Amino acid sequence: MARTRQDTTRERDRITDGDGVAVESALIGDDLELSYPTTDETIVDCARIDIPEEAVTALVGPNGSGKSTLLKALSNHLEPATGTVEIHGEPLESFSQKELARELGVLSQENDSLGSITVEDLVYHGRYPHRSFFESVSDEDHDAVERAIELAGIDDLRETELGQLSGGQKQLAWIAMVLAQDTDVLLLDEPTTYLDVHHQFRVLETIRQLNEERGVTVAVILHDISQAARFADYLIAMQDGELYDWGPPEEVVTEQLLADVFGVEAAVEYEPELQILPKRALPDRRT
Ligand SMILES: Nc1ncnc2c1ncn2[C@@H]1O[C@H](COP(=O)(O)OP(=O)(O)OP(=O)(O)O)[C@@H](O)[C@H]1O
Repeated sequence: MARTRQDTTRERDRITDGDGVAVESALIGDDLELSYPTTDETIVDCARIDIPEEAVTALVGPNGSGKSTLLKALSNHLEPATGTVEIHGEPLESFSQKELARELGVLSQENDSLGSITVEDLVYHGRYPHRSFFESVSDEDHDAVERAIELAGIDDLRETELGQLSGGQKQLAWIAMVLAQDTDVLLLDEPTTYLDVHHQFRVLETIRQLNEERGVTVAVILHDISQAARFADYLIAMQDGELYDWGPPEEVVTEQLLADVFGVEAAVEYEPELQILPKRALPDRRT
């Protein structure tokens, strides 16, 4: 059984800001129990999860703690064994696929390489998943695709087929596809995986910009807890398929969390200044 900071009185609490005020949620998972069809094992079990509206929330936790599984349920890619997910107060199942694609931009870790499709085709397809690649492109379609390609920093790759891209370039193309959808909610599973330092920064900066300029709600899985703590407005920490804690980073990142969740036994072993990215190069919510 996972050790958890939650007690029974806290289990159904809403996520609160630094002043203890409950924040509005874009997505709510209620009484979720998640498993995969291939096994009866419960992978995620959580009484309540909130993704705060118009904020950036990072899901953190060790490998195998259930972050991707939870994100799959929030994005309607995994049907919960029990419980419900609501987006803006409406259950996910009340939306058609087409309607959901207008609400949610999803970057998953299960992207097929679609070998012979070009980057531009992929990004256009993300914006209009129900249209053929070969339908005529309106000015509006064209602008959204152009903007996404530029934001992801892959301007010179637009004619390249996905099968000819490196792992990082492919990841950027998928990110561009998600950004082109112009949705109000983004669910991103490890967007910085495979990316070099420059592109990690570009992607995080773009996410922050979308949040600040357009009020986009973001839930993003990040593996580096110090990066997540500096970048996100809220953290949701997972451990063994359960929520360990949630709230502003300064409340969540404690010695106890580092010990319980990440197995770091003493604060002295945790080096917050030891980062892959230079500190000044990170989009920091606190500046
Ligand atoms: N398709 C699947 N079928 C069965 N079990 C799965 C499947 N995908 C994941 N799991 C199991 O669910 C558990 C949680 O996996 P999940 O991918 O949600 O963790 P995670 O926190 O995202 O991990 P990571 O940081 O390594 O990506 C793991 O024990 C894994 O073996």
